[in-house]
Order: sequence, then structure tokens, then C-alpha cells
Amino acid sequence: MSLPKHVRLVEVGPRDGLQNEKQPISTADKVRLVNDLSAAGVQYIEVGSFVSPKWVPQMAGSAEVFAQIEQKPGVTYAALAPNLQGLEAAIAAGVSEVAVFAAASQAFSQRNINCSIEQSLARFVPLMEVARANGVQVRGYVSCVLGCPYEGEVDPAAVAHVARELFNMGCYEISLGDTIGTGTPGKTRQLIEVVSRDVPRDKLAGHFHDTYGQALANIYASLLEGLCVFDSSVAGLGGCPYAKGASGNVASEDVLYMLDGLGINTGIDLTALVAAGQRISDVLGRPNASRVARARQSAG
Ligand SMILES: CC(C)(COP(=O)([O-])OP(=O)([O-])OC[C@H]1O[C@@H](n2cnc3c(N)ncnc32)[C@H](O)[C@@H]1OP(=O)([O-])[O-])[C@@H](O)C(=O)NCCC(=O)NCCSC(=O)C[C@@](C)(O)CC(=O)[O-]
Repeated sequence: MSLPKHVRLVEVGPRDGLQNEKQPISTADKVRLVNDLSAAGVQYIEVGSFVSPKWVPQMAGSAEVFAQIEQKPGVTYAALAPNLQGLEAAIAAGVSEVAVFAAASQAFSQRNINCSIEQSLARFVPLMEVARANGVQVRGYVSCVLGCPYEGEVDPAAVAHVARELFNMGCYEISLGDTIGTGTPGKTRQLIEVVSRDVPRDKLAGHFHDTYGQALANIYASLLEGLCVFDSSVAGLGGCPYAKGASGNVASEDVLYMLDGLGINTGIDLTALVAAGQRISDVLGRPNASRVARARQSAG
């Protein structure tokens, strides 16, 4: 299969990247990050989550962040919503796109959202109805598609089942999450081959964490399988609060560098993206996890 000419990058840094941070991050710093990303040309930004503040305290101020960001035309500003309560809070905050999240492993589903896979899918049905009635688009995530921190190997057929259910209930796109980053390119291709029997490839996105250093290779494998939407996190921020040891998402700068090198257009400016990632890394007081950002900085 030939490579696409255009790829859409879904920037999850402000949500997936920051949700696990123990230190308080000010609303002003979160807002600045989102505005820096849109200024760099990012067209889709996951800004926050309307989840229980007891479960993920760092996302508690998401409504304030939405109220203060500069919303540029043509940019999608999205949030996670695990249930109807979350969707209603998102709508009240003026959010026009949300993402629901399920898992391909029962143990992860219980730890992450306190219910079984089937209960989570049933929970999304009324959410989808209210979203539709309010003109809110819904994206769907499936976690643990290439391994679970509690159950180990995950059957691609189990991933396909959850992806199909989410797609059939109205999610316009299904993001396949390698939550703990254990996937390898061969397994990634096999997974896409199986899942695409139920959900068209142009409705699938790849969401890779870089725990085992496989994320870019997995993205390239996914490109070869016809995917053209990828989630990534500026400065490689992140890690899931319910997946011990999971490192950050693949760094947006590293994905962009690879795509630029392949002649694939994203509309994002690498220099501005590197600056956005460095600023939030400075706020957090930790080294930038993007290798491209580090290489560019050491090259002066
Ligand atoms: C799903 C629940 C809420 C169930 O949590 P629960 O405790 O079973 O919920 P409940 O319905 O029994 O309600 C208990 C309390 O939570 C409140 N509550 C209930 N819902 C909400 C809401 N939406 N917003 C705010 N508050 C809420 C509710 O009001 C009540 O408050 P109380 O009466 O005790 O004061 C909880 O487990 C939760 O919030 N989990 C979120 C976990 C999370 O955000 N994980 C990270 C995101 S997923 C991820 O990172 C993976 C991904 C997407 O990136 C892809 C990948 O890499 O795999």
C-alpha cells in the first residue's frame, strides 16, 4: 500500500500528557500549552477530561481551561467523557467533540473506569444519544490493543469486538491504544488487518506509547496498513494513571519529523512545536522526552 499524502495528528499532550502529573499545573500553563499548539498549526487538540476528579485530580479544572483557551477556526478542541455526567459537563463547557474510552481487557476496564467492558459499552449508549441531539461528535478509544498491564497478551479479536461496538453506536473514528507500548510492527499490522474487517481503515487511528521504543516503528507499520490519523503528545508527555510503568505517548515532534521526512503533510510547523514542548517541559521541570527536540536544541 502506498503512503498517504496527508496525516492528521491528534495532539493529546494537554490531556493524556498531563493527566498523570502529581504536581499542580496552573490553568494558565495548560491554556498556554493549548494556544502554543494551535499556533504551531496543530488542528486537533485534546484539551482535557470530564472524568471524576477523585480518579484523575489533574483534569479537574478542564472547564476553566476550555473557558480560557483561544479557539481558532478550523481547530478541533476535544475532551474525554466517560459517561453521561461527563458529557453533560463537557457540553456545559461549550465542548463540541468528546471521546469515550473503552478497553479490550476486562481487568484494565475495571481499574480505569470501574466497570466491565460490556457495562462501559452500555453506558455509552445514552451518552451517544445526548451527543447526537446536541451536535457533539464522538470519537472512541480502545485501550490495551497490543497488551494489558494486568492480563498480558490481548487477542486482536477482542479489540475488533470493542472497536466494532463503538463504531456501530456512532463513534466516527476509533483510536487503537497501545496503552503500555508493548506492541511491535508485525503485531501492529496483524491487529489492523483483523480490526479492519469490522471497522474501515480510514476510520481507524493509531495511539502509541513509547515505553519499549517501538512507537515510531508502529506508526510506520500503520501507515503501510493505510492508517492516516495518529495520536501523539508534545514533548512525549504522559502515561496512563491506571497502567503502571506506561511511559508517555510517542512525542509529536518525533512523529512530525518522520512524516516531514516522508513528504507527508500535516500542516504543523516543527520549530514552533519544539518550542511548545520545551515550554511545558520547563514548567514541569523535567527533560524534554522528544528526541527530535533534544537533538535540535543540542545542535543549537
Ligand atoms: C468512570 C468513572 C467516573 C466511574 O467512577 P465510579 O466511582 O464508578 O462512578 P459513579 O458513577 O459510581 O460515581 C461516583 C462519584 O463520581 C462522580 N462522577 C461520576 N462521573 C463523573 C464525571 N464524569 N465527572 C465528574 N464526577 C463524576 C459522581 O458524581 C459520584 O460523586 P460523589 O457522589 O461520590 O461525590 C471513574 O472511573 C473515572 O472518572 N475514571 C476516569 C479514568 C481516566 O480518566 N483514565 C485516564 C483516561 S483513559 C486513558 O488515558 C487511555 C487512553 C484514552 O489515552 C488510550 C490509551 O492509551 O489506552
